[in-house]
Amino acid sequence: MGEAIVVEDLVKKFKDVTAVDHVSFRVKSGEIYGLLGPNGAGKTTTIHILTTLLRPTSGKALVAGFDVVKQPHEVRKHIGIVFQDPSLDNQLTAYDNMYIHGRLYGLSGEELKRRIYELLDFVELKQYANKLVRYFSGGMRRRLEIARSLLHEPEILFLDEPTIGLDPQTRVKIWDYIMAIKREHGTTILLTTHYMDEADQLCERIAIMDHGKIKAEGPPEELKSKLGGEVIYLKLDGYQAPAPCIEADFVESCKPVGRDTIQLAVRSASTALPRIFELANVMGLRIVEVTYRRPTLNEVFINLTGRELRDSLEEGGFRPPHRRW
Ligand SMILES: Nc1ncnc2c1ncn2[C@@H]1O[C@H](COP(=O)(O)OP(=O)(O)OP(=O)(O)O)[C@@H](O)[C@H]1O
Repeated sequence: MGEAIVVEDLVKKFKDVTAVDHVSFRVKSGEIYGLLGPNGAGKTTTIHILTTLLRPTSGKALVAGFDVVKQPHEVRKHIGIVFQDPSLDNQLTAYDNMYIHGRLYGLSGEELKRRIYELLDFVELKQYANKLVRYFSGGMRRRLEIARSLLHEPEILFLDEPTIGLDPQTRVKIWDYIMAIKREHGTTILLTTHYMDEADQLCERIAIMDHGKIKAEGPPEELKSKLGGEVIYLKLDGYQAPAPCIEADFVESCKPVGRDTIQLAVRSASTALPRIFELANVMGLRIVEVTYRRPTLNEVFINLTGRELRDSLEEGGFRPPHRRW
């Protein structure tokens, strides 16, 4: 299987901010690959470099075999993009939004008309073809943008936060379309997301990004299983730095989380807990709360960064003005 995207040691600096910090990854043809991380992790900047909207400070990226800096026109012919911010013309109908995009890509006549209706049908918007986009809900707009991005049958599709701001039902529908695009057309899909469930459900492999760096990469199941069978959280009373860690042969990893909690990865929580209580007792730790569960990608993120992905979302980041091409 060939490689659709090759990223090697990519760096993007904005004055004193390093948005993308020596990032390398490879996406196989026909794969759904996700960049998962909180706001400001560098996901959008990476996608903007790969779609030729931004020039990297250093490093190299090939998309469909073409260099994003030296061959931007070739790259653009082979890709489709759905941006995080809507880029539809509200004053036009769904059909006309598609039509203009198709003309820009050199499609015309009956062929263009057939593709437009086929794709509107695919995203279940055929009956709204002649309605003005300004009356569309957020979910309908996103579906239309996905349909539009597929008009010229791109080999590689870039989706920047494809379900951001959508209700749970619409999100699941968008996931179905994304899986169908891969299944029916063999399209390679690179998406960014800060939703763990999205990365988990959709992506065959993910890269976890934080502060411009890739912290871990692999299939979601593999990343979770590296943590062991279950993770235990112990909330401690009177916790003082340095964080106390419980070390034993049955503890696969032990990390502080936030101000007063430690996270332990174990094979089985029910067999480990009595022994953990004994060890905590010997160490003089007072446990005030215990929770445990099977690892999710949130646990993987905590293990890598010591913070919750959810909390990290609050940190926010500078959002550059919306750009089109
Ligand atoms: N044009 C710019 N000028 C200055 N700083 C920028 C610019 N674009 C991005 N940044 C900074 O680069 C870092 C990465 O931002 P980026 O938008 O790539 O993150 P992200 O993971 O995609 O998050 P989000 O989903 O919120 O866009 C942030 O610190 C951001 O403030």
